[in-house]
Amino acid sequence: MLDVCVIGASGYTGAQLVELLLGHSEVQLNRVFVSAASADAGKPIGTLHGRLASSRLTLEALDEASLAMLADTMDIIFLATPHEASHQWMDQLSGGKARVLDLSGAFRLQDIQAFEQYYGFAHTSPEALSKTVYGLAEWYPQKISKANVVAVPGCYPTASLCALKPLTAQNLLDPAHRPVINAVSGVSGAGRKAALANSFCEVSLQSYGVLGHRHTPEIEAYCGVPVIFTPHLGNFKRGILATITVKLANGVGAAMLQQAYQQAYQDHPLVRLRNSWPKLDDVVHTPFVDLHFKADPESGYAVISAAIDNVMKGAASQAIQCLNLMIGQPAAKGLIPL
Ligand SMILES: NC(=O)C1=CN([C@@H]2O[C@H](COP(=O)(O)OP(=O)(O)OC[C@H]3O[C@@H](n4cnc5c(N)ncnc54)[C@H](OP(=O)(O)O)[C@@H]3O)[C@@H](O)[C@H]2O)C=CC1
Ligand SMILES: CC(=O)N[C@@H](CCC(=O)OP(=O)(O)O)C(=O)O
Repeated sequence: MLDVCVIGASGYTGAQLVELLLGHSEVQLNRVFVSAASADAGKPIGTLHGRLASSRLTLEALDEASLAMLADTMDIIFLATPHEASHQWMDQLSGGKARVLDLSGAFRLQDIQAFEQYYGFAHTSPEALSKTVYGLAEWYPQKISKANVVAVPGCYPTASLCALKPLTAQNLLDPAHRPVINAVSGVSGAGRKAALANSFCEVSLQSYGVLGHRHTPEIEAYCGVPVIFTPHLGNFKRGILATITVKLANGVGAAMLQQAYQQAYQDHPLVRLRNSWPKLDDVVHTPFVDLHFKADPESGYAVISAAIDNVMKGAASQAIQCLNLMIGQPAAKGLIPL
């Protein structure tokens, strides 16, 4: 059994990770952390997240002095913390025997200038960054299996990349036209802390981050083409629906699309090629990506739709896929019956 811990366990993605790890046969989870100043330190995790009410885990305050101890004693450390905290702690956490999976955006962009532009602070951990692997589980399994540090992708990039990569990997898109991604996310994507803009009476379907969201460079970096990405906040708790319009390269039609998606995902049970347009109810609280697409022979455009649960495939269940790859288990272990 591997010793694992979760830092940031009181948040939405952290608590989801705890739930998945408690049901995973290859690991033991005995320690869960919040920040040193947290008002939740000392509380049983089940008092914050009722679904974990039968767990005996208590949230511990993590002081900086304990980082090196965790790095030396744990096999795997999960960071479900704000970008700034992950950035600040990665050097120490990745300096011992532990392998680290970070759910934040702190180590996803290798371009540190783009990082500073989109995240608003300078990246000062080039060494940890250089050994980080991007954890898009279906696309980089070999690299993930050997990684000491994994940057688990963001929620919108997961939906967008799973939809786009079968096409960009085979050069099926017209390079003169950027893919246009419109995506709607539930409010849990903004995290658990209270904020006026995310409160019940304030949320009304609306775009945000237009032409400047930090997930734009992340999507571009890992599909290799520039995109137009527009996120929207919807008045529901969980899930992302991304609708993507692309211009196909000359001569590419429905049959080639079908072949590209089948080839990409035939050995990946968590990506489901659906016969109808995906809907959130089918994926919420699951580790699946549902995809559907249609090509228009007249215009040469195609529309692809992807649905995921932002807290699961967009964060925690994708982190479990990466864990499985790192420990030589099937990627879907602990997520679906195998
Ligand atoms: N929600 C989502 O759908 C997704 C989120 N992510 C990313 O995952 C990470 C976690 O997100 P999410 O679970 O939504 O966030 P939450 O706000 O729900 O939880 C954040 C957690 O981190 C702890 N924390 C906050 N500040 C610090 C700090 N300075 N040091 C240590 N711990 C701290 C919080 O507890 P406390 O403040 O009490 O210490 C809490 O446990 C973020 O980087 C987010 O961007 C990625 C993909 C999807
Ligand atoms: C609805 C909402 O606010 N969503 C978040 C994205 C959450 C996520 O996956 O992204 P990171 O891990 O990159 O933070 C946002 O747009 O900032």
